[in-house]
Amino acid sequence: MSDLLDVDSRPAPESSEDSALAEYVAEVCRRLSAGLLRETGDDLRSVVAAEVRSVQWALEDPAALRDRVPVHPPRLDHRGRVRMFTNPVLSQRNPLAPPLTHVSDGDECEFRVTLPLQYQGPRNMLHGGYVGVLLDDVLWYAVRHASTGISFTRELTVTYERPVPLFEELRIVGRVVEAEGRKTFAEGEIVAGGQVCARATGLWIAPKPRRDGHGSAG
Ligand SMILES: CCCCC/C=C\C/C=C\C/C=C\C/C=C\CCCC(=O)SCCNC(=O)CCNC(=O)[C@H](O)C(C)(C)COP(=O)(O)OP(=O)(O)OC[C@H]1O[C@@H](n2cnc3c(N)ncnc32)[C@H](O)[C@@H]1OP(=O)(O)O
Repeated sequence: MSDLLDVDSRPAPESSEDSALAEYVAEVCRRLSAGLLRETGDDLRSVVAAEVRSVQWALEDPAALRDRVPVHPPRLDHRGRVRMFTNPVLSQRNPLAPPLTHVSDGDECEFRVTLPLQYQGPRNMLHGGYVGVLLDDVLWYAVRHASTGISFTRELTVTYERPVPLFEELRIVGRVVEAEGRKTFAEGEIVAGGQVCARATGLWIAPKPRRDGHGSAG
């Protein structure tokens, strides 16, 4: 969906099968994480054994993942090095990432996700720090889409209006409010069941241009 990910069009020195394997193992790690928090005793042992078998199966039979197309195949940077998409919110091969579906870019940027147990703070509710992570990421994408360079989060204010639920689909939305020189102001919200649960406003600043005329990030 996002052309932010298309950092280079040259072929990556990793086969499509390798990328698919990495994304598959990340998926197994996520299931394992949920299992570790959910199960005890014999059920825990069964979950661990089943997921270990899943990884063994994929390693022993290269054809096993034949039908999987990697969501984020690796890209190369301008020096020809692999540029891995590691984002802890969106990356398919980072087990820390849920990962979210990137629904739209443009005037409004939107992610969707249903979060499992490993993101729990209070019972059945999303941890407040992760509420901030989601909003930071979606607002950053809105800012990135509206500007030519890379900006960094300088300020983020989160208002927790009601608990953000686990186990149901969330809409995470961000938009730019105002741009002024190196500064871009953005706002957004997390919506569950049609209700706004949390809002954020923030400021993103593009680093000062370096003396050689290039920005210091991106
Ligand atoms: C994160 C980008 C990585 C690169 C990505 C590359 C490729 C993209 C591909 C995939 C990307 C995938 C994922 C990325 C997704 C999400 C990332 C989420 C975003 C983050 O997670 S990012 C990490 C956390 N973030 C930081 O780690 C920043 C640490 N920080 C700094 O690095 C500096 O802080 C900096 C550089 C931000 C600014 O430094 P600076 O020295 O240039 O700033 P300075 O003080 O000069 O202020 C400039 C003007 O802003 C005014 N100003 C200041 N504060 C204000 C306020 N509160 N209200 C109103 N105005 C204010 C001043 O008054 C002045 O205004 P004026 O110019 O008019 O005088």
